[in-house]
Amino acid sequence: MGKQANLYSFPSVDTLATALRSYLISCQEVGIERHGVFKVGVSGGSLPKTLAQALLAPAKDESDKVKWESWEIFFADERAVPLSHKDSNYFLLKKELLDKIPEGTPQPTVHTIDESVLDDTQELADRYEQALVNSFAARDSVKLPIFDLLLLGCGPDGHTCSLFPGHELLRETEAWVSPIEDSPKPPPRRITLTLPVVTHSVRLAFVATGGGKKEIMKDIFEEGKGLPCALVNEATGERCSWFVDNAAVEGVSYPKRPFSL
Ligand SMILES: O=C1O[C@H](COP(=O)(O)O)[C@@H](O)[C@H](O)[C@H]1O
Repeated sequence: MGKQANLYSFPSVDTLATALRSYLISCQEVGIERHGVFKVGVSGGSLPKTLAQALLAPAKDESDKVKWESWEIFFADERAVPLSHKDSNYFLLKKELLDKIPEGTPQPTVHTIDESVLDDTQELADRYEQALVNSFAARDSVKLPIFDLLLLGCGPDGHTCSLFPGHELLRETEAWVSPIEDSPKPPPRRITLTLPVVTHSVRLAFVATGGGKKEIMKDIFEEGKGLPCALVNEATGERCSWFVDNAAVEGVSYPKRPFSL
């Protein structure tokens, strides 16, 4: 039980966002304490909107402040499209969150893909991996980059990042970042953090909301079925926390915990 992923369920997205804010601030402080920065990997999809709701809310007090200047943001996955394209995860995060950080506030560092190599997804992945090497390995000499936090989404098929059910990429053990040319969800050409990188993160938070997720949540939490989200749960246990609304876990028989830090 103690080793299992934490499932936190909230009556509304508003209450979820408030709890997520506390969790993020706690992860931020641990990261800054550990190495002076907060290294976080962010997903696209429905996540950036809820993330923005959590982070753009006014701080309750000094201890609740988002220290944007210490945030180093990477993408858990990205689509091989220009950064100004509506399908770009960067574009989405910028629109929902980054553009709304109040003027005059120190800005986070954001690591985007290299748009000059969009035609070659292997090169795109290699260059993003190099950005990770520059940021993590040069400092820590680590075999894998260890994020302070990964913020993940859960697709209705159980995918996370661009790691899809049954895809050969789930068996990747060497690369930190891999290309994918046949994503079942459009657009097909993408790059993604690999499973070993995902599961080595200090902490991981999934955000899943809405009744459209309840069937896949049952599969993930009751049966696993080798789904990418379930593989992450199994590999990370209590380092992994799910922030969901009640609609997303209606009928899911898995112990929900009261949220606490
Ligand atoms: O394609 C993607 O989908 C997943 C899940 O998206 P959601 O809209 O169901 O939350 C997302 O986490 C990933 O970053 C994105 O590229």
